[in-house]
Amino acid sequence: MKSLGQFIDGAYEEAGTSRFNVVDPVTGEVAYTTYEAGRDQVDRAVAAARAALSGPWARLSAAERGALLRKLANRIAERSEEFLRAEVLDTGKPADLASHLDIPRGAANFSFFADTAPMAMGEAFPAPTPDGAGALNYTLRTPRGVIAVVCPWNLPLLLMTWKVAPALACGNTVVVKPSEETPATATLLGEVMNEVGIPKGVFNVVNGFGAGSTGEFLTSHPDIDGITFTGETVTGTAIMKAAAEGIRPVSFELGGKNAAVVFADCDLDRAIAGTMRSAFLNCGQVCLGTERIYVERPLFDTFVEKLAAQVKTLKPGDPWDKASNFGPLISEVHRQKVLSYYAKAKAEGATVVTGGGIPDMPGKLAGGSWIEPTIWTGLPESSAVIQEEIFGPCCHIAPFDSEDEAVALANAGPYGLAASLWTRDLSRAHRLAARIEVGTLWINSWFLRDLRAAFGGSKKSGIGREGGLHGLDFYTEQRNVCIHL
Ligand SMILES: NC(=O)C1=CN([C@@H]2O[C@H](COP(=O)(O)OP(=O)(O)OC[C@H]3O[C@@H](n4cnc5c(N)ncnc54)[C@H](O)[C@@H]3O)[C@@H](O)[C@H]2O)C=CC1
Ligand SMILES: O=C(O)/C=C/C=C(\O)C(=O)O
Repeated sequence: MKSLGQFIDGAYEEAGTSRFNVVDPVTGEVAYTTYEAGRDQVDRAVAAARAALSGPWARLSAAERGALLRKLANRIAERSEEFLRAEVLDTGKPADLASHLDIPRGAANFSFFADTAPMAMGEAFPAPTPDGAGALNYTLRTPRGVIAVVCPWNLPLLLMTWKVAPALACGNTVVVKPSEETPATATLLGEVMNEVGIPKGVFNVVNGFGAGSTGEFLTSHPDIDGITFTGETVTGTAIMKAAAEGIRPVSFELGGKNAAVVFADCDLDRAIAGTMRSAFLNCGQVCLGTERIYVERPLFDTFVEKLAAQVKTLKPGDPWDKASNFGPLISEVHRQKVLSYYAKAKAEGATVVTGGGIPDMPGKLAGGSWIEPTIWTGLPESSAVIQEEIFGPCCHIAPFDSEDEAVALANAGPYGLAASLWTRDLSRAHRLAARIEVGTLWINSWFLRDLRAAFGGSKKSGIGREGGLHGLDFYTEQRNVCIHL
Protein backbone atom coordinates (compact mmCIF):
# COMPACT_ATOMS: atom_id res chain seq x y z
CA MET A 1 0.00 0.00 0.00
CA LYS A 2 1.26 3.45 -0.92
CA SER A 3 1.99 5.89 1.90
CA LEU A 4 2.35 9.62 1.78
CA GLY A 5 4.46 11.86 3.98
CA GLN A 6 5.34 15.47 4.59
CA PHE A 7 7.11 17.74 2.12
CA ILE A 8 9.58 19.85 4.11
CA ASP A 9 12.46 21.93 2.76
CA GLY A 10 12.21 20.36 -0.69
CA ALA A 11 12.25 16.72 0.50
CA TYR A 12 9.67 14.08 1.34
CA GLU A 13 9.59 12.54 4.82
CA GLU A 14 7.58 9.40 5.38
CA ALA A 15 7.31 9.98 9.10
CA GLY A 16 5.08 11.51 11.73
CA THR A 17 3.73 11.04 15.23
CA SER A 18 1.07 8.65 13.96
CA ARG A 19 0.03 6.99 10.74
CA PHE A 20 -3.53 7.35 9.49
CA ASN A 21 -5.67 5.98 6.69
CA VAL A 22 -7.07 7.94 3.79
CA VAL A 23 -10.29 6.29 2.69
CA ASP A 24 -11.65 6.10 -0.85
CA PRO A 25 -15.20 7.49 -0.47
CA VAL A 26 -16.33 5.48 -3.50
CA THR A 27 -15.84 2.12 -1.76
CA GLY A 28 -15.11 2.95 1.88
CA GLU A 29 -11.82 1.04 1.54
CA VAL A 30 -8.46 2.36 2.69
CA ALA A 31 -6.79 3.97 -0.33
CA TYR A 32 -3.40 4.64 1.28
CA THR A 33 -1.89 5.81 4.53
CA THR A 34 -0.23 9.02 5.53
CA TYR A 35 1.52 10.46 8.58
CA GLU A 36 0.40 13.07 11.05
CA ALA A 37 3.08 15.75 11.34
CA GLY A 38 4.05 16.45 14.93
CA ARG A 39 5.13 19.74 16.45
CA ASP A 40 8.79 19.13 15.56
CA GLN A 41 7.94 18.62 11.88
CA VAL A 42 5.75 21.71 11.83
CA ASP A 43 8.61 23.61 13.48
CA ARG A 44 11.00 22.41 10.79
CA ALA A 45 8.57 23.26 7.99
CA VAL A 46 8.09 26.78 9.35
CA ALA A 47 11.86 27.16 9.88
CA ALA A 48 12.50 26.04 6.29
CA ALA A 49 9.94 28.55 5.03
CA ARG A 50 11.51 31.29 7.16
CA ALA A 51 15.01 30.50 5.90
CA ALA A 52 13.82 30.44 2.29
CA LEU A 53 12.57 34.01 2.67
CA SER A 54 16.14 35.22 2.69
CA GLY A 55 17.58 32.66 0.25
CA PRO A 56 17.62 32.63 -3.58
CA TRP A 57 13.82 33.13 -3.59
CA ALA A 58 14.25 36.60 -2.08
CA ARG A 59 16.58 37.63 -4.90
CA LEU A 60 14.08 36.88 -7.68
CA SER A 61 12.18 39.74 -9.25
CA ALA A 62 8.39 39.55 -9.52
CA ALA A 63 8.84 38.75 -13.23
CA GLU A 64 11.23 35.88 -12.44
CA ARG A 65 8.83 34.48 -9.84
CA GLY A 66 6.05 34.83 -12.42
CA ALA A 67 8.08 32.84 -14.95
CA LEU A 68 8.49 30.02 -12.41
CA LEU A 69 4.77 30.04 -11.64
CA ARG A 70 3.98 29.77 -15.34
CA LYS A 71 6.27 26.74 -15.53
CA LEU A 72 4.41 25.27 -12.57
CA ALA A 73 1.09 25.77 -14.35
CA ASN A 74 2.45 24.08 -17.48
CA ARG A 75 3.88 21.17 -15.51
CA ILE A 76 0.58 20.60 -13.67
CA ALA A 77 -1.09 20.53 -17.08
CA GLU A 78 1.50 18.04 -18.37
CA ARG A 79 1.01 15.84 -15.30
CA SER A 80 -2.75 16.41 -15.20
CA GLU A 81 -3.54 12.70 -15.42
CA GLU A 82 -1.62 12.06 -12.15
CA PHE A 83 -3.28 15.01 -10.43
CA LEU A 84 -6.64 13.81 -11.71
CA ARG A 85 -6.11 10.26 -10.40
CA ALA A 86 -4.99 11.60 -7.01
CA GLU A 87 -7.96 13.98 -6.73
CA VAL A 88 -10.52 11.39 -7.78
CA LEU A 89 -9.11 8.80 -5.38
CA ASP A 90 -9.29 11.26 -2.46
CA THR A 91 -12.69 12.80 -3.18
CA GLY A 92 -14.59 10.22 -5.26
CA LYS A 93 -15.88 13.02 -7.50
CA PRO A 94 -16.60 12.15 -11.15
CA ALA A 95 -13.36 12.21 -13.16
CA ASP A 96 -15.15 14.26 -15.80
CA LEU A 97 -15.87 17.00 -13.25
CA ALA A 98 -12.35 17.02 -11.80
CA SER A 99 -10.80 17.07 -15.27
CA HIS A 100 -12.88 20.10 -16.27
CA LEU A 101 -12.87 22.02 -12.99
CA ASP A 102 -10.36 21.06 -10.29
CA ILE A 103 -7.22 20.26 -12.24
CA PRO A 104 -7.30 23.00 -14.92
CA ARG A 105 -8.18 25.63 -12.26
CA GLY A 106 -5.31 24.31 -10.15
CA ALA A 107 -2.95 25.12 -13.02
CA ALA A 108 -4.73 28.34 -14.02
CA ASN A 109 -4.40 29.78 -10.51
CA PHE A 110 -0.62 29.82 -10.97
CA SER A 111 -0.61 31.38 -14.43
CA PHE A 112 -3.21 33.95 -13.38
CA PHE A 113 -1.28 35.19 -10.33
CA ALA A 114 2.00 35.09 -12.27
CA ASP A 115 0.53 37.90 -14.37
CA THR A 116 -1.53 39.62 -11.67
CA ALA A 117 0.80 40.01 -8.71
CA PRO A 118 3.30 42.24 -10.56
CA MET A 119 0.43 44.69 -11.04
CA ALA A 120 -0.04 45.19 -7.27
CA MET A 121 -0.56 48.90 -6.91
CA GLY A 122 0.95 51.49 -4.66
CA GLU A 123 0.15 55.15 -4.10
CA ALA A 124 2.23 58.28 -4.52
CA PHE A 125 1.27 61.63 -2.92
CA PRO A 126 3.31 64.76 -3.55
CA ALA A 127 2.81 66.83 -0.37
CA PRO A 128 1.13 70.19 -1.01
CA THR A 129 1.33 71.55 2.59
CA PRO A 130 3.79 74.34 3.49
CA ASP A 131 5.74 72.18 5.99
CA GLY A 132 5.88 69.21 3.63
CA ALA A 133 6.41 70.98 0.31
CA GLY A 134 8.50 68.85 -1.96
CA ALA A 135 7.86 65.70 0.06
CA LEU A 136 6.58 62.54 -1.55
CA ASN A 137 4.76 59.67 0.15
CA TYR A 138 4.85 56.43 -1.82
CA THR A 139 4.19 52.72 -1.23
CA LEU A 140 6.62 49.84 -1.22
CA ARG A 141 5.11 46.35 -1.10
CA THR A 142 7.12 43.57 0.52
CA PRO A 143 6.16 39.91 1.01
CA ARG A 144 4.22 39.34 4.25
CA GLY A 145 6.50 36.44 5.17
CA VAL A 146 5.64 32.83 6.04
CA ILE A 147 2.00 32.10 5.22
CA ALA A 148 0.07 29.17 6.72
CA VAL A 149 -2.41 27.79 4.17
CA VAL A 150 -5.12 25.60 5.75
CA CYS A 151 -7.34 23.83 3.24
CA PRO A 152 -10.63 21.88 3.06
CA TRP A 153 -11.45 18.67 1.22
CA ASN A 154 -14.15 19.67 -1.25
CA LEU A 155 -11.98 21.19 -4.03
CA PRO A 156 -8.54 20.28 -2.70
CA LEU A 157 -6.17 21.31 -5.51
CA LEU A 158 -8.28 24.25 -6.68
CA LEU A 159 -8.65 25.86 -3.25
CA MET A 160 -5.06 25.18 -2.14
CA THR A 161 -3.52 26.70 -5.27
CA TRP A 162 -5.95 29.64 -5.07
CA LYS A 163 -4.00 30.62 -1.96
CA VAL A 164 -0.51 29.28 -2.67
CA ALA A 165 -0.32 30.99 -6.09
CA PRO A 166 -0.81 34.59 -4.91
CA ALA A 167 1.32 33.92 -1.83
CA LEU A 168 4.27 32.78 -3.96
CA ALA A 169 3.69 35.38 -6.67
CA CYS A 170 4.11 38.06 -3.99
CA GLY A 171 7.38 36.52 -2.77
CA ASN A 172 6.12 34.78 0.37
CA THR A 173 6.88 31.22 1.43
CA VAL A 174 4.16 28.80 2.54
CA VAL A 175 3.40 25.88 4.82
CA VAL A 176 0.29 24.09 3.59
CA LYS A 177 -1.94 21.92 5.78
CA PRO A 178 -4.26 20.01 3.43
CA SER A 179 -7.40 18.39 4.76
CA GLU A 180 -6.71 15.02 6.38
CA GLU A 181 -9.33 13.59 3.98
CA THR A 182 -7.55 14.76 0.82
CA PRO A 183 -3.78 15.13 1.21
CA ALA A 184 -2.70 13.72 -2.17
CA THR A 185 -2.65 16.62 -4.64
CA ALA A 186 -0.96 19.09 -2.26
CA THR A 187 1.71 16.51 -1.49
CA LEU A 188 2.19 15.67 -5.17
CA LEU A 189 2.62 19.37 -5.90
CA GLY A 190 5.90 19.24 -3.94
CA GLU A 191 7.42 17.14 -6.76
CA VAL A 192 6.37 19.71 -9.33
CA MET A 193 7.85 22.55 -7.24
CA ASN A 194 11.20 20.73 -7.32
CA GLU A 195 10.91 19.93 -11.03
CA VAL A 196 10.44 23.55 -12.06
CA GLY A 197 13.13 24.87 -9.73
CA ILE A 198 11.21 26.57 -6.93
CA PRO A 199 13.91 26.88 -4.24
CA LYS A 200 13.65 24.45 -1.36
CA GLY A 201 11.74 25.67 1.67
CA VAL A 202 9.44 27.95 -0.36
CA PHE A 203 6.62 25.38 -0.48
CA ASN A 204 6.11 22.94 2.40
CA VAL A 205 3.28 20.52 3.17
CA VAL A 206 2.45 19.10 6.59
CA ASN A 207 -0.26 16.47 6.81
CA GLY A 208 -2.44 15.71 9.80
CA PHE A 209 -5.63 16.70 11.59
CA GLY A 210 -6.96 20.03 12.86
CA ALA A 211 -7.57 20.72 16.56
CA GLY A 212 -4.86 19.30 18.84
CA SER A 213 -2.88 18.22 15.79
CA THR A 214 -0.92 19.53 12.81
CA GLY A 215 -3.43 22.26 11.90
CA GLU A 216 -3.38 23.75 15.37
CA PHE A 217 0.43 23.39 15.67
CA LEU A 218 0.75 25.35 12.44
CA THR A 219 -1.81 28.11 13.05
CA SER A 220 -0.55 28.72 16.59
CA HIS A 221 3.09 28.72 15.51
CA PRO A 222 4.74 31.98 16.61
CA ASP A 223 6.81 32.25 13.42
CA ILE A 224 3.85 32.34 11.03
CA ASP A 225 3.13 35.81 9.62
CA GLY A 226 -0.39 35.26 8.26
CA ILE A 227 -3.02 32.53 7.94
CA THR A 228 -5.28 31.92 4.98
CA PHE A 229 -8.08 29.39 5.48
CA THR A 230 -11.11 27.99 3.68
CA GLY A 231 -13.52 25.83 5.64
CA GLU A 232 -16.16 25.85 8.31
CA THR A 233 -17.01 28.99 10.29
CA VAL A 234 -16.46 27.21 13.64
CA THR A 235 -12.93 26.24 12.53
CA GLY A 236 -12.37 29.85 11.42
CA THR A 237 -13.23 30.96 14.96
CA ALA A 238 -10.64 28.55 16.44
CA ILE A 239 -7.99 29.67 13.94
CA MET A 240 -8.73 33.33 14.61
CA LYS A 241 -8.16 32.75 18.32
CA ALA A 242 -4.79 31.17 17.49
CA ALA A 243 -3.98 34.10 15.19
CA ALA A 244 -4.78 36.60 17.95
CA GLU A 245 -1.68 35.40 19.79
CA GLY A 246 1.05 37.34 18.02
CA ILE A 247 -1.50 39.55 16.17
CA ARG A 248 -1.31 37.68 12.85
CA PRO A 249 -3.63 38.71 10.01
CA VAL A 250 -6.11 36.20 8.59
CA SER A 251 -7.86 35.78 5.27
CA PHE A 252 -10.94 33.58 5.63
CA GLU A 253 -13.47 32.05 3.28
CA LEU A 254 -15.99 30.30 5.52
CA GLY A 255 -19.38 28.61 5.45
CA GLY A 256 -22.51 29.61 3.60
CA LYS A 257 -26.22 28.93 3.46
CA ASN A 258 -26.72 30.33 0.02
CA ALA A 259 -30.08 31.25 -1.47
CA ALA A 260 -31.33 31.15 -5.05
CA VAL A 261 -34.18 33.56 -5.78
CA VAL A 262 -36.23 32.61 -8.82
CA PHE A 263 -38.73 35.10 -10.26
CA ALA A 264 -41.69 34.03 -12.38
CA ASP A 265 -40.30 35.98 -15.36
CA CYS A 266 -37.05 33.97 -15.47
CA ASP A 267 -35.89 31.88 -18.40
CA LEU A 268 -37.17 28.71 -16.77
CA ASP A 269 -34.92 26.19 -18.52
CA ARG A 270 -31.88 28.27 -17.62
CA ALA A 271 -33.03 28.68 -14.02
CA ILE A 272 -33.61 24.95 -13.65
CA ALA A 273 -30.23 24.09 -15.16
CA GLY A 274 -28.49 26.70 -13.01
CA THR A 275 -30.12 25.83 -9.69
CA MET A 276 -29.62 22.16 -10.47
CA ARG A 277 -25.85 22.72 -10.76
CA SER A 278 -25.75 25.02 -7.76
CA ALA A 279 -27.46 22.56 -5.43
CA PHE A 280 -25.98 19.26 -6.63
CA LEU A 281 -22.55 19.84 -8.24
CA ASN A 282 -19.79 17.96 -6.39
CA CYS A 283 -22.52 16.18 -4.38
CA GLY A 284 -23.52 19.56 -2.91
CA GLN A 285 -20.08 20.03 -1.37
CA VAL A 286 -19.31 23.51 -2.66
CA CYS A 287 -19.34 26.38 -0.20
CA LEU A 288 -21.05 28.54 -2.85
CA GLY A 289 -23.77 25.92 -3.40
CA THR A 290 -27.48 26.59 -3.01
CA GLU A 291 -29.32 24.99 -0.10
CA ARG A 292 -32.33 27.39 -0.04
CA ILE A 293 -34.40 28.10 -3.15
CA TYR A 294 -37.13 30.75 -3.11
CA VAL A 295 -39.51 30.72 -6.08
CA GLU A 296 -42.14 33.36 -6.92
CA ARG A 297 -45.48 31.75 -6.12
CA PRO A 298 -47.00 31.53 -9.66
CA LEU A 299 -43.98 29.47 -10.77
CA PHE A 300 -43.56 27.41 -7.59
CA ASP A 301 -45.29 24.11 -8.49
CA THR A 302 -43.84 24.00 -12.01
CA PHE A 303 -40.35 24.78 -10.71
CA VAL A 304 -40.46 22.04 -8.04
CA GLU A 305 -41.71 19.49 -10.56
CA LYS A 306 -39.06 20.38 -13.16
CA LEU A 307 -36.15 20.46 -10.71
CA ALA A 308 -37.21 17.09 -9.26
CA ALA A 309 -37.31 15.66 -12.80
CA GLN A 310 -33.76 16.90 -13.39
CA VAL A 311 -32.52 15.43 -10.12
CA LYS A 312 -33.70 12.05 -11.33
CA THR A 313 -31.13 12.30 -14.16
CA LEU A 314 -28.27 12.23 -11.63
CA LYS A 315 -26.48 8.89 -11.89
CA PRO A 316 -24.25 7.86 -8.98
CA GLY A 317 -21.50 5.46 -9.96
CA ASP A 318 -17.83 4.77 -10.51
CA PRO A 319 -16.11 8.14 -11.01
CA TRP A 320 -14.30 6.84 -14.12
CA ASP A 321 -17.50 5.64 -15.77
CA LYS A 322 -18.61 8.30 -18.24
CA ALA A 323 -22.25 7.37 -17.59
CA SER A 324 -22.07 8.45 -13.94
CA ASN A 325 -22.32 12.12 -13.08
CA PHE A 326 -22.77 12.10 -9.32
CA GLY A 327 -20.17 11.17 -6.70
CA PRO A 328 -20.34 10.15 -3.05
CA LEU A 329 -19.94 12.44 -0.05
CA ILE A 330 -16.38 12.80 1.21
CA SER A 331 -16.65 10.33 4.11
CA GLU A 332 -18.90 8.19 6.24
CA VAL A 333 -18.62 10.78 9.02
CA HIS A 334 -19.86 13.48 6.67
CA ARG A 335 -22.64 11.17 5.39
CA GLN A 336 -23.84 10.71 8.97
CA LYS A 337 -23.93 14.49 9.36
CA VAL A 338 -25.92 14.98 6.16
CA LEU A 339 -28.26 12.08 7.00
CA SER A 340 -28.92 13.65 10.39
CA TYR A 341 -30.33 16.65 8.49
CA TYR A 342 -32.39 14.35 6.27
CA ALA A 343 -33.89 12.93 9.50
CA LYS A 344 -34.44 16.40 10.99
CA ALA A 345 -36.26 17.55 7.85
CA LYS A 346 -38.65 14.60 8.10
CA ALA A 347 -39.13 15.09 11.83
CA GLU A 348 -39.99 18.75 11.24
CA GLY A 349 -42.68 17.74 8.73
CA ALA A 350 -41.01 18.33 5.35
CA THR A 351 -42.50 17.03 2.16
CA VAL A 352 -39.73 14.94 0.63
CA VAL A 353 -40.12 15.67 -3.08
CA THR A 354 -37.30 13.34 -4.06
CA GLY A 355 -34.48 11.43 -2.36
CA GLY A 356 -34.05 11.42 1.39
CA GLY A 357 -32.02 8.25 1.81
CA ILE A 358 -29.12 6.12 0.68
CA PRO A 359 -29.07 4.64 -2.84
CA ASP A 360 -28.48 0.93 -3.47
CA MET A 361 -25.02 0.70 -4.96
CA PRO A 362 -23.61 -2.42 -6.62
CA GLY A 363 -20.64 -4.53 -5.47
CA LYS A 364 -17.76 -2.69 -3.83
CA LEU A 365 -19.53 0.65 -4.22
CA ALA A 366 -21.98 -0.42 -1.50
CA GLY A 367 -19.27 0.44 1.06
CA GLY A 368 -18.94 4.05 -0.17
CA SER A 369 -20.49 7.17 1.34
CA TRP A 370 -23.25 7.51 -1.26
CA ILE A 371 -26.38 9.50 -0.57
CA GLU A 372 -29.49 10.43 -2.52
CA PRO A 373 -29.86 13.97 -3.85
CA THR A 374 -32.83 15.40 -1.99
CA ILE A 375 -35.42 18.15 -2.35
CA TRP A 376 -37.76 19.26 0.42
CA THR A 377 -40.68 21.66 0.53
CA GLY A 378 -43.12 22.77 3.22
CA LEU A 379 -40.81 23.65 6.11
CA PRO A 380 -40.93 26.85 8.17
CA GLU A 381 -37.90 29.15 7.88
CA SER A 382 -36.91 28.27 11.46
CA SER A 383 -36.14 24.63 10.50
CA ALA A 384 -32.62 23.34 11.01
CA VAL A 385 -32.24 22.40 7.34
CA ILE A 386 -33.02 26.00 6.32
CA GLN A 387 -30.85 27.61 8.99
CA GLU A 388 -27.69 25.50 9.10
CA GLU A 389 -25.02 24.68 6.50
CA ILE A 390 -25.44 21.02 5.54
CA PHE A 391 -22.84 20.74 2.76
CA GLY A 392 -24.68 17.94 1.01
CA PRO A 393 -26.78 17.40 -2.14
CA CYS A 394 -30.03 18.84 -0.81
CA CYS A 395 -32.17 21.93 -0.89
CA HIS A 396 -35.44 23.26 0.43
CA ILE A 397 -37.77 25.12 -1.95
CA ALA A 398 -40.25 27.71 -0.64
CA PRO A 399 -42.56 30.19 -2.38
CA PHE A 400 -42.46 33.99 -2.01
CA ASP A 401 -44.89 36.76 -3.02
CA SER A 402 -42.93 40.01 -3.26
CA GLU A 403 -39.50 41.39 -3.97
CA ASP A 404 -39.16 42.64 -0.39
CA GLU A 405 -40.04 39.23 0.98
CA ALA A 406 -37.49 37.57 -1.32
CA VAL A 407 -34.76 39.95 -0.15
CA ALA A 408 -35.63 39.37 3.51
CA LEU A 409 -35.55 35.59 3.03
CA ALA A 410 -32.25 35.65 1.14
CA ASN A 411 -30.65 37.87 3.79
CA ALA A 412 -31.90 35.89 6.78
CA GLY A 413 -29.33 34.03 8.85
CA PRO A 414 -25.73 34.53 9.85
CA TYR A 415 -24.02 33.80 6.51
CA GLY A 416 -23.36 36.02 3.49
CA LEU A 417 -21.25 34.08 1.02
CA ALA A 418 -23.15 33.91 -2.28
CA ALA A 419 -26.60 34.00 -3.84
CA SER A 420 -28.10 33.64 -7.29
CA LEU A 421 -30.97 35.52 -8.83
CA TRP A 422 -33.01 34.32 -11.79
CA THR A 423 -35.03 36.96 -13.67
CA ARG A 424 -35.32 38.56 -17.13
CA ASP A 425 -36.00 41.96 -15.55
CA LEU A 426 -32.60 43.64 -15.45
CA SER A 427 -33.88 46.68 -13.53
CA ARG A 428 -35.03 44.36 -10.79
CA ALA A 429 -31.73 42.46 -10.92
CA HIS A 430 -29.75 45.68 -10.37
CA ARG A 431 -32.12 46.79 -7.60
CA LEU A 432 -31.72 43.51 -5.76
CA ALA A 433 -27.97 43.33 -6.31
CA ALA A 434 -27.69 46.35 -4.04
CA ARG A 435 -29.83 44.74 -1.32
CA ILE A 436 -28.71 41.11 -1.09
CA GLU A 437 -25.95 40.86 1.52
CA VAL A 438 -23.39 38.49 0.02
CA GLY A 439 -19.80 38.49 -1.21
CA THR A 440 -20.85 37.21 -4.65
CA LEU A 441 -24.23 37.59 -6.35
CA TRP A 442 -24.76 35.70 -9.59
CA ILE A 443 -27.55 36.88 -11.89
CA ASN A 444 -28.84 34.19 -14.26
CA SER A 445 -25.72 32.14 -13.54
CA TRP A 446 -23.83 30.38 -10.79
CA PHE A 447 -20.13 29.67 -10.11
CA LEU A 448 -19.16 31.65 -13.18
CA ARG A 449 -15.75 32.77 -11.99
CA ASP A 450 -13.58 35.60 -13.23
CA LEU A 451 -10.36 35.34 -11.24
CA ARG A 452 -9.92 39.12 -11.36
CA ALA A 453 -13.06 39.66 -9.28
CA ALA A 454 -13.08 40.06 -5.49
CA PHE A 455 -13.99 36.73 -3.93
CA GLY A 456 -15.03 36.11 -0.33
CA GLY A 457 -17.89 36.28 2.12
CA SER A 458 -19.67 38.89 4.18
CA LYS A 459 -21.20 38.38 7.66
CA LYS A 460 -20.01 35.04 9.11
CA SER A 461 -18.88 33.79 5.71
CA GLY A 462 -15.44 35.27 5.80
CA ILE A 463 -12.91 38.00 6.36
CA GLY A 464 -11.26 39.80 3.48
CA ARG A 465 -11.34 39.21 -0.25
CA GLU A 466 -9.02 37.17 -2.45
CA GLY A 467 -8.87 37.21 -6.24
CA GLY A 468 -7.34 39.69 -8.65
CA LEU A 469 -5.50 42.45 -6.85
CA HIS A 470 -7.75 42.19 -3.78
CA GLY A 471 -5.89 39.45 -1.93
CA LEU A 472 -2.59 41.20 -2.48
CA ASP A 473 -3.21 43.43 0.55
CA PHE A 474 -3.10 40.22 2.59
CA TYR A 475 -0.18 38.63 0.77
CA THR A 476 1.98 41.76 0.94
CA GLU A 477 2.94 44.23 3.62
CA GLN A 478 2.62 47.86 2.54
CA ARG A 479 5.33 50.23 3.61
CA ASN A 480 4.71 53.95 3.22
CA VAL A 481 7.89 55.83 2.43
CA CYS A 482 7.92 59.57 3.04
CA ILE A 483 10.85 61.31 1.40
CA HIS A 484 11.47 65.02 1.82
CA LEU A 485 13.61 66.15 -1.06
N1 LIG B 1 -15.31 25.26 1.67
C1 LIG B 1 -16.07 25.20 2.73
O1 LIG B 1 -16.73 26.14 3.09
C2 LIG B 1 -16.09 23.94 3.48
C3 LIG B 1 -16.97 23.74 4.52
N2 LIG B 1 -16.96 22.57 5.17
C4 LIG B 1 -17.92 22.39 6.25
O2 LIG B 1 -17.19 22.04 7.39
C5 LIG B 1 -17.70 20.82 7.93
C6 LIG B 1 -16.57 20.05 8.56
O3 LIG B 1 -15.63 19.65 7.57
P1 LIG B 1 -14.10 19.67 7.92
O4 LIG B 1 -13.26 19.10 6.87
O5 LIG B 1 -13.95 19.08 9.28
O6 LIG B 1 -13.85 21.23 7.86
P2 LIG B 1 -12.96 22.07 8.77
O7 LIG B 1 -13.25 23.50 8.57
O8 LIG B 1 -13.03 21.54 10.16
O9 LIG B 1 -11.49 21.71 8.21
C7 LIG B 1 -10.85 22.41 7.19
C8 LIG B 1 -9.36 22.38 7.47
O10 LIG B 1 -9.08 22.98 8.72
C9 LIG B 1 -8.29 22.11 9.53
N3 LIG B 1 -8.63 22.38 10.92
C10 LIG B 1 -9.72 21.93 11.61
N4 LIG B 1 -9.69 22.41 12.86
C11 LIG B 1 -8.57 23.17 12.98
C12 LIG B 1 -8.00 23.92 14.04
N5 LIG B 1 -8.59 24.02 15.24
N6 LIG B 1 -6.85 24.57 13.81
C13 LIG B 1 -6.25 24.51 12.60
N7 LIG B 1 -6.74 23.80 11.57
C14 LIG B 1 -7.89 23.15 11.75
C15 LIG B 1 -8.66 20.74 9.03
O11 LIG B 1 -7.69 19.78 9.40
C16 LIG B 1 -8.76 20.98 7.54
O12 LIG B 1 -7.48 21.00 6.95
C17 LIG B 1 -18.35 20.12 6.77
O13 LIG B 1 -19.33 19.25 7.20
C18 LIG B 1 -18.89 21.28 6.00
O14 LIG B 1 -20.15 21.64 6.50
C19 LIG B 1 -16.06 21.60 4.87
C20 LIG B 1 -15.16 21.74 3.84
C21 LIG B 1 -15.15 22.93 3.04
O1 LIG C 1 -13.68 29.36 -7.45
C1 LIG C 1 -13.17 29.46 -6.33
O2 LIG C 1 -12.15 30.12 -6.17
C2 LIG C 1 -13.72 28.78 -5.15
C3 LIG C 1 -14.78 28.05 -5.15
C4 LIG C 1 -15.33 27.27 -4.06
C5 LIG C 1 -15.09 27.34 -2.75
O3 LIG C 1 -14.39 28.31 -2.21
C6 LIG C 1 -15.54 26.29 -1.78
O4 LIG C 1 -16.34 25.46 -2.16
O5 LIG C 1 -15.06 26.29 -0.64
